[in-house]
Amino acid sequence: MHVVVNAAMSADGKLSSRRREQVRISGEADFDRMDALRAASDAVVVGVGTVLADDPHLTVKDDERRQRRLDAGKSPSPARVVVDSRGRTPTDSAVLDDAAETYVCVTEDAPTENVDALAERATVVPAGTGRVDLREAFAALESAGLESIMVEGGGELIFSLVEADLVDELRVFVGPRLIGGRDAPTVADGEGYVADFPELELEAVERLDGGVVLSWRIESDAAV
Ligand SMILES: NC(=O)C1=CN([C@@H]2O[C@H](COP(=O)(O)OP(=O)(O)OC[C@H]3O[C@@H](n4cnc5c(N)ncnc54)[C@H](OP(=O)(O)O)[C@@H]3O)[C@@H](O)[C@H]2O)C=CC1
Ligand SMILES: Nc1nc(O)c(N)c(N[C@@H]2O[C@H](COP(=O)(O)O)[C@@H](O)[C@H]2O)n1
Repeated sequence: MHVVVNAAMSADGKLSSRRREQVRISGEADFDRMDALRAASDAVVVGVGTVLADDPHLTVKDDERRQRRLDAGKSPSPARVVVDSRGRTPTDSAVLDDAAETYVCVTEDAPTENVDALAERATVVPAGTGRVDLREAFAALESAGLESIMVEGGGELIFSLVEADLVDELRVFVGPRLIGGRDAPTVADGEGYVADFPELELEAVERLDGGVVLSWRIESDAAV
């Protein structure tokens, strides 16, 4: 399995404002780069915080890319995955429509009524208790044939994935605006580190949309 995190942040490192509503940070070219990465992936992953805040669709937007996937015997868009301990994903969410296959990773103690409602529209993957056990969930996704994984956010999920040693690459578009706010989400939220900070190796720098795309490799100790 290969896991790439792709996100867009302001020049001061925020994914969104303190209201946690979707903020357009990328320009046309960066959204197109993101679409190409989606098209090259087997699955696109988000946390339930992002579903509740943004109601994303997570599909490939470009017709030619969708056609190329079809020509290769794939679905037009990759699978969508929501990490959602208690099954809070609303049943009318865009990720649960029939435009692509969807997996919802929940915990074994998620409320039955939520799990049953989700199971009508998605494949439910139970993993762990309390909070989704990401290593167990990603191993289940790999067993389902999902090898090439793109993670779009948000900051809580990204931090946990790095902490679980599941991330191979981090690609961040740094856009030309400031958002500010001590409570605004960043690329890596969660508890944060106080020591043994994960080391990143800079692989590429590209100017785009008045900002820059930074591509980092993360040293990973464990394989799924
Ligand atoms: N600019 C960009 O590129 C992007 C920006 N965003 C922005 O990010 C914000 C949302 O991010 P955020 O609030 O951090 O939410 P996330 O999307 O990261 O979802 C976090 C939630 O996932 C659930 N979860 C389940 N298991 C785990 C686990 N093991 N580790 C971490 N989370 C787990 C938790 O909820 P529970 O316990 O209930 O399961 C948690 O609160 C929005 O403002 C959105 O607009 C999002 C994506 C891209
Ligand atoms: N890469 C990127 N740049 C931004 O400026 C953004 N606001 C986001 N947000 C994420 O984009 C996804 C939207 O998906 P759909 O267009 O609905 O398919 C979703 O993951 C947002 O959180 N990303």
